[in-house]
Amino acid sequence: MQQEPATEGAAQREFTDPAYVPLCASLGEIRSNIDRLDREIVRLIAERAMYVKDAARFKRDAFQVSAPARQAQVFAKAVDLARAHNRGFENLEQVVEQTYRAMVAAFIQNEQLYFNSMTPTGDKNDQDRG
Ligand SMILES: C=C(O[C@@H]1C=C(C(=O)O)C=C[C@H]1O)C(=O)O
Repeated sequence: MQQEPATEGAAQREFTDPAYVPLCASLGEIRSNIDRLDREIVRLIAERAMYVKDAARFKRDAFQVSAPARQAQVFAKAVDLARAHNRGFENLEQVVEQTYRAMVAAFIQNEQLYFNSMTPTGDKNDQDRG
């Protein structure tokens, strides 16, 4: 029968790299740290969400909601930051890029829903802008 890993008790495997320094004494301690970080991450995502919502006010159509050039900038910046912050996780840049692509796609879907529900301001300079 398949069983979830025990949260207390000794390690079952070890890294072959002799320089590897374990962070925690148990899986329970690891999960407490992950839970602590998730509370921060989700708080920040919630804060980010309100700026995405506000961005809808400045868009004219679905292409502008999607803003592919800005998306590319956001993904490149996230990968650069992952590289700068990496403390020794082999594929961190890929994990961060995939995470950002999924998160931004979900944000755009919802920005589009807000956009659809909004009324134009009637800005007279609207036609002049690129
Ligand atoms: C928030 C914006 O709208 C969208 C959402 C983005 C994001 O979540 O970072 C980036 C570009 C757009 O796809 C924006 O245009 O800046």
